[in-house]
Formats: sequence, C-alpha cells, structure tokens
Amino acid sequence: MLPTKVSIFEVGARDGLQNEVPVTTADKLTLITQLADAGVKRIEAGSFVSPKWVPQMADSNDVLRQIKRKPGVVYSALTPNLKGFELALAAGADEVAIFGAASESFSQKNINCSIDESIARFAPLIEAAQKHHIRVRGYVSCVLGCPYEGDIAVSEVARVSEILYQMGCYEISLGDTIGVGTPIKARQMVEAVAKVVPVDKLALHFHDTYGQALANILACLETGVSVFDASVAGLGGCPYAKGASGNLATEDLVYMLHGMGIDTGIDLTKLALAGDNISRVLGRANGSKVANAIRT
Ligand SMILES: CC(C)(COP(=O)([O-])OP(=O)([O-])OC[C@H]1O[C@@H](n2cnc3c(N)ncnc32)[C@H](O)[C@@H]1OP(=O)([O-])[O-])[C@@H](O)C(=O)NCCC(=O)NCCSC(=O)C[C@@](C)(O)CC(=O)[O-]
Repeated sequence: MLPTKVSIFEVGARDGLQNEVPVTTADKLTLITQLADAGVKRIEAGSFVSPKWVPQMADSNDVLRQIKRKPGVVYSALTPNLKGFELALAAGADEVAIFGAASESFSQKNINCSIDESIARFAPLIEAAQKHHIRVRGYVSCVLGCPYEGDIAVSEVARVSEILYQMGCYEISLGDTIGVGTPIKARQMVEAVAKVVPVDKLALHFHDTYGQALANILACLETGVSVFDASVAGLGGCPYAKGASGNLATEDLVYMLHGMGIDTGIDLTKLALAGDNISRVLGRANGSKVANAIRT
C-alpha cells in the first residue's frame, strides 16, 4: 500500500551547498527561509565538521544562530563527533545527525576512521545529545555501492544501520551516496534493513547521478518507508565521492508524489522559486527538471 503522506527531509543547504562553490551566510539564510516558507518542515541547515575538510560549511555556526525560525520547522545539523555536537548545540540546532558508512574505504576517506572507530566516536555524542534531549538522526552512506569498493553487501548495510538504531538514533537515513542504485536492488536493500530496524524508522537518501532516484523511491514506497531526503534544485554531491551528483531534486520528488495523490505539505511553486534563486546565486543551471518545466 502507498502512504498518503510523506515527510521530506531537505538537505540542500547542507548536502547540496557542501559541494558547490561557497556562498555567503546571507544567501544560505535566504535559502533556508524560502524553504520554510514553501512548507518544508525538516531542514538540514549546516554541518559542524572540520572547516579544513569542508570549507563550504565553515559558517554553520553563524547560519544556525541567525536562522529566522518558523514555528513547526526543525533545523538540524550534521555532526561527526562530540566536538561537532557541542558546537551544534551551542548554535541552537534542534537536532543533529551522525554519519557512518557501510564501506570501510568510504569511512576512511570521509571521516578519517574505520567503521568501528566511527561508532566509538558516536557513542559519547549520542549520550550528550540524550542528556540535552536533542534527537539524533543516523546516516549510513554507500548502501547501494561505494566509489572505492564497488558493490557493498546488504548484510553490512543492515549491520551498521542496526547498530546506529540500537545506539539511539531515532531515524536511519540510507544513503545511495553515488547514485548507482537501481529499483529492484534498492527495494531489496530496504527490505533487508527493515528486518533489523523498524521500517517506519527508515529514510531514503538517493543521489541522482545515474538518474535512478525517482524510480528507486517509487520502488521503495510500498515497503512502508515514508521519509525521503532531497535537495532543492538537485544541489550538491559529496566531496569524498568523486563524480557523485546532487541528491534527487526536491521539486521533482514533490511533483511525483503530488501526482500520485501523496501529500507532502509543500507548495511546489514556492519551492521551485527557492531553487531558482539559489541556482542563480551559484551561477549554475537548476538541476530540477520540474522547476525548469514550471518556469517555461
Ligand atoms: C570527522 C573529522 C573532523 C575528523 O578529522 P580528523 O582530522 O581525523 O580529526 P582530528 O580529531 O584529528 O581533528 C583534526 C582537526 O579538526 C578539528 N575538528 C575535529 N572535529 C571537528 C568538528 N566537529 N568541527 C570542527 N573542527 C573539528 C580538530 O579540532 C583539529 O583541528 P586542528 O587542531 O588541526 O586545528 C573530519 O574527517 C571531517 O570533518 N570530515 C568531514 C567529512 C564531511 O563533512 N563529509 C561530507 C558529509 S557526509 C555526506 O555528505 C554523506 C551523507 C551524510 O550526505 C549521506 C550520503 O549521501 O551518503
């Protein structure tokens, strides 16, 4: 059965802008405000990682502190370790996200440690978050393939997802970091993970490198997942996954879901304007087919 309502977790201001030319704090704040005005309820606003590793996110402290908050909207931040959590908490993040991987090589390239070491780093972060009543989301990268190792065993995806869930993450976002997944494999992967993490605690995060993201989501909608990450205008990629393109464009996802009678609570016209605006700031074409169609 298809869900009647879907929750969209907007990652454009973080996953998107971390892999674009740097923009000003003011431009980020405009984007975040426009997303909230379009009805987006969950916005990843920045990340508290090393500025040497990802300079585009170096102003996340200012971004989180200066957001003109809209009631009912959750503004979150990516945090790799306790230091990142403490900075995010001080800046006023409503929730944080830790990010692990199902691939050893990707873990090393992305956060400079093994999967086991990353889990050890997350433990004090989750403990501190629980003390402050801050919810922690957990990402698992490379769930359908790794830029360094190729195929990734579904059992490893399930193992890492289960650990993060058991540690206290309220939701596990399964990331096809390089967008290589195809619908049947995506669905099988979700079904395998759903054996160890309740399906209503899963989210899906598809990059659209091979143009498969919408098809993958359609194939997974009947598994019971109803949370999808997306990036307005298809912004971004991943600095540690060469060639990865941005996430599925939020506008394209919203258009498909609305066309299927599935509610998102998002105003597509306002969303498309937000995507057009940030694309203009970046001097790049809007990566959403739907936004381009609406404009013409
Ligand atoms: C994890 C580290 C920090 C380890 O980096 P490291 O070099 O191994 O860590 P370290 O503990 O040795 O620290 C090195 C320096 O970083 C500083 N540092 C340490 N922690 C922090 C922090 N939280 N915030 C700010 N600064 C920090 C620390 O203070 C020190 O500063 P120095 O003494 O050299 O001046 C580094 O590898 C890093 O920042 N990686 C970031 C990777 C990243 O952001 N990748 C992109 C996001 S993941 C993604 O996009 C995938 C996802 C989530 O979207 C899902 C999907 O698509 O698959």
